Amino acid sequence: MHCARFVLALGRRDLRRAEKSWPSDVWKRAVRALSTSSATSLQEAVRSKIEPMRAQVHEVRERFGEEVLDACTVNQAYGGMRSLKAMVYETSLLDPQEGIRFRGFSIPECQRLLPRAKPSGEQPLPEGLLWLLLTGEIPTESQVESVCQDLKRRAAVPPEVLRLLDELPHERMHPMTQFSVAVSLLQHESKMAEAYAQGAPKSTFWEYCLEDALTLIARLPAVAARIYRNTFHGGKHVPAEKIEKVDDMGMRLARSLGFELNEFDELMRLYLVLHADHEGGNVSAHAVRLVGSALSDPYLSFAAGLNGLAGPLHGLANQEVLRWLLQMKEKLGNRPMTTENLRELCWETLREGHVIPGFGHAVLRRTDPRYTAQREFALKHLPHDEMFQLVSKLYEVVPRVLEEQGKVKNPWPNVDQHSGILLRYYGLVESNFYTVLFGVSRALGTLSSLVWDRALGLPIERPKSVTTQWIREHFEKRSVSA
Ligand SMILES: CC(=O)SCCNC(=O)CCNC(=O)[C@H](O)C(C)(C)COP(=O)(O)OP(=O)(O)OC[C@H]1O[C@@H](n2cnc3c(N)ncnc32)[C@H](O)[C@@H]1OP(=O)(O)O
Ligand SMILES: O=C([O-])CC(=O)C(=O)O
Repeated sequence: MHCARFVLALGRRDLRRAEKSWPSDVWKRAVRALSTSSATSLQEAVRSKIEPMRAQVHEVRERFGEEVLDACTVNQAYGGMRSLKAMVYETSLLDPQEGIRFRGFSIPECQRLLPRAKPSGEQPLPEGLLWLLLTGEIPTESQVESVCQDLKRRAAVPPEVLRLLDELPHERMHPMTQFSVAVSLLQHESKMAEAYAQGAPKSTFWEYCLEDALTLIARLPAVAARIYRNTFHGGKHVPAEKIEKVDDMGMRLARSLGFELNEFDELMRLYLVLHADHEGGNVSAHAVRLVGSALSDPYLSFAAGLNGLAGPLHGLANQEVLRWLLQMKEKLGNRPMTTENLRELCWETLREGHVIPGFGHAVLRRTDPRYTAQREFALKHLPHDEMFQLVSKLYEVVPRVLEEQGKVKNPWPNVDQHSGILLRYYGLVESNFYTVLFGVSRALGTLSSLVWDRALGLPIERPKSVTTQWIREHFEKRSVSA
């Protein structure tokens, strides 16, 4: 049964190739996660998972509810709660050495296992990742097709929202601000807000949350494209007829932005998959969870996540990276891209008191596998691009500089170091826009997780805070009584 579904999901040729080359643990995990439900829609598949998952959580809480998961030191309380295990988030898990796993699958595994665009796509379809994130199962091709059709059906943005977006002061307003406004403008259609107002029982909130999540995800490519074309192309939009027939989200995003190359469609699919989720503690995911815990609907919650993503230490770093790389090229002038010259310019950034964007991470302690996946794309499609060569050379230089500086816990590059030069190569040169693309992708993970927050009935978040005086008195009292 499982194997038959696997054949369906991968195609016979891929299966044969996979059997020969895959480590057996990957093979076993893949077979275990194959879609076993005969669900023909994502909604049906999620529904079938809810009761078993509620039972699992109940059992875990019964058995281990009073165990200590972690202890919080004073330094952690002051230090952004770094590495404190204090939340549960099901859709992905980050290992400091290995990087992200989406429902247990690493990025290369997702690239192998998730269905691709027909006839010759090489990157996984984001709709397949959405199925995986929401259900924990590797979907079949026909299940992914059902998500593609569902999102396509929901993709049109209400004209009154488009009109309001057209009125924003595009030259002065950052695209991320426009994006956050756009998501808030879409909120008036929230099914979850409506159901709550009509007194729907708590046990059903997840259904409305899923409904909102799918509609919002479906509309984000058109919203992003509206912002892009308004801000950088004088409000000249791609005609709707050109988009209507497009079947998948990655290609719809590419085409709505105004890009026609198949390779760029593939880049968008990869981009949407890579940036989707990074466990629960990062600023955008945590903001979505926190705001959602007040039963704010998915639109309000996701707008909060976007506002966090727009910070330069988080998603905005991709914009900062491209600017920094271009500045570096300008400063180099006619000098060659040698280790010594690049080293000097990196130190200049540090001496000015700035961070080197695209390097370091709060959790990762090795090169981000999302960086590696983008590097592989670049090696295949743009190996001679000058900016790619600069990024490659910096891989040899920056970690050493950061190690010499002696402050950072992780000197290696993160996802944001690589994305800008790929976009720029294909003509998407407006770096102010890059974080909007990140946000379109981040909806897949954070909204999937939000659906599960409601399905599991998680309560309002409300950790206890204390003051510096409280800490002093608490520990002084303790040492006197000891
Ligand atoms: C999608 C993403 O969000 S990925 C991250 C994107 N952000 C960036 O690329 C910005 C550059 N990087 C950074 O600022 C940081 O590495 C972060 C924000 C990602 C992680 O921050 P932290 O967990 O606090 O990092 P860490 O514990 O290593 O920081 C220790 C010190 O090193 C500094 N540091 C960390 N990374 C860098 C860097 N790339 N360049 C220079 N200094 C750095 C920190 O600012 C801190 O200095 P301080 O003690 O004077 O305040
Ligand atoms: O995990 C983090 O803190 C930041 C990050 O890389 C992401 O959210 O993608």
